[in-house]
Amino acid sequence: MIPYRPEPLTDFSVSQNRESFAIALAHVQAQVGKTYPLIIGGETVDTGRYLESYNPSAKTELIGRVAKAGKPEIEQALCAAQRAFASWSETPVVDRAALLFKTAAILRRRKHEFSAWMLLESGKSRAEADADTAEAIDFLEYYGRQMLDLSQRGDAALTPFPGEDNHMEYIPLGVGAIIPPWNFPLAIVTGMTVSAVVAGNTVLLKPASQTPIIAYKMMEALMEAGLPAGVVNFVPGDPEEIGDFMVEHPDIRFISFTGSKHVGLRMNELAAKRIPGQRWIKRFVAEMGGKDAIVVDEGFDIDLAARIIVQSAFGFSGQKCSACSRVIAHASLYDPLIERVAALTRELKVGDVRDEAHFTGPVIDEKAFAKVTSYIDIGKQEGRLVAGGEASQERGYFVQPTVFADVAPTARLMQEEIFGPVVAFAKASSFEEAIAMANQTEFGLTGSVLTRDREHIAYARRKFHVGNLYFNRKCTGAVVGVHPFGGFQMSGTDSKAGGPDYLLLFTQPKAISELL
Ligand SMILES: NC(=O)c1ccc[n+]([C@@H]2O[C@H](COP(=O)([O-])OP(=O)(O)OC[C@H]3O[C@@H](n4cnc5c(N)ncnc54)[C@H](O)[C@@H]3O)[C@@H](O)[C@H]2O)c1
Ligand SMILES: N[C@@H](CCC=O)C(=O)O
Repeated sequence: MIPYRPEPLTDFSVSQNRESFAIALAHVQAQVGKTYPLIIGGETVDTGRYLESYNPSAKTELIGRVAKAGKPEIEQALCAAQRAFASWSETPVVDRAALLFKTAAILRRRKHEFSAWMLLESGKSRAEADADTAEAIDFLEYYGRQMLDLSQRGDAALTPFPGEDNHMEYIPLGVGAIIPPWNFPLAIVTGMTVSAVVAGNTVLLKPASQTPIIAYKMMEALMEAGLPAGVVNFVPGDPEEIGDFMVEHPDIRFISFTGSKHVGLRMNELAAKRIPGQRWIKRFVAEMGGKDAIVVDEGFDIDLAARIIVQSAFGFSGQKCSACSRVIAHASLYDPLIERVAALTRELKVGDVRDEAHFTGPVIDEKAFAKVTSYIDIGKQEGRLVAGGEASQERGYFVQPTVFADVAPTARLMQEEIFGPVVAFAKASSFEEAIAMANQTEFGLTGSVLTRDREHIAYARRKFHVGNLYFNRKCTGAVVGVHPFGGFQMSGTDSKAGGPDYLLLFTQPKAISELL
């Protein structure tokens, strides 16, 4: 077994790579508009009711339709998952890990094809989609190896005791619900699904309604790699119709959720309630929103800081839980920094991501467009607009990257997750004040500190309360196995996706002792 190494990203400055991508995009473009079934117990199911998925860059272009699961299909899927659990939970760990390695090989071979689906269905640029596919491959390679390690870890940790043969095994939990967001439509869907599955669980996967086709493509890859029937049951549907039903169901043993604070908190409450017939306390794993800050210290290079901010705030139109939505800058460089960020922001080209010139694509849908533009209106009251501010949904859901200055740390723009290309600036008179302002949020996901002062680095390491703290780099782009990812406070349940403890969340340790 070769050690885990993150998948390299594609260099799109190489013309051959651009050509290969163009071929994949043409291939995918020729397949849009198809209808996809549910997959329950390895069988396809067409319910005759469909979710439609449209291209956010060109809102009338249908990417595909997926069958909608209702409560009867959720019941069927639960039965299929329970049946499959009996054998999958006892399948040797090496075989479970092999399923992940084979799936990784399939994704790697068809990398540009998966990325092209994301470009069309989620509005990711080539580079963002490529990073998403690479991360999906990383999750498969990493969790496969992590499970092999975990299967040895229990015994190795025990203290030998004379006259006894002692073991500790990490056994699976049961049937889980996997509820991912749309913004990493391949990486997060894959990571959340296979982490639970490699640990021996079986699952119901309800993909986000905005990106069900790419989730179906992942299912195809898993099936091609030999996924046994019933181990992953693909049940897209309307969250209002089946969401509570899945979460409250007494046969669900755990819920793995990634999404907004609002939905996560509600789910947490529902999951905590014991339902008649339920024989366990449900495990709830949640990765939620962020209100991530970059702190810029006195004396830091202004141009470099501005580039880091623009990349962190506007990559994928700011639709990352890790995106920078607050900048807290030292008073000594506050004005020139804003000027430089505004200038770089105005250079960004916004439009349909099929055109390589467009760094910034659309926001995901009409609801997101309405939300982001309403925050731009709020920003005009709470701060000074210095770049962007315009938006159009004539063809796709396009919002100009937008910068506000002079926003109070307690303002809505500084407190609420916008999840779009909007960044707000506040001024601090000292480094300590800047860190205090950065912590002035209910979230605690990512944060960056740009400073050359070693004492300030040490101070921020102690005081800046975020799950992912970065120095002198952007606050997005965690790499699986390198930067285990997940936040504190209202950003989730303190779990770390792509980290060495993550699989423990989907297992229960069993201690076994035999008197010799
Ligand atoms: N911390 C992280 O690692 C991380 C990663 C990606 C995204 N996010 C967060 O996700 C959010 C964006 O994603 P989103 O818009 O898809 O979030 P969302 O909360 O609207 O939806 C997330 C998932 O929950 C489902 N859902 C919604 N209501 C439900 C209900 N009542 N019952 C069951 N399921 C329900 C959705 O269909 C989707 O599958 C942002 O807040 C972002 O910060 C966090
Ligand atoms: N892991 C990603 C963010 C995932 C949430 O949207 C990053 O580090 O940028």
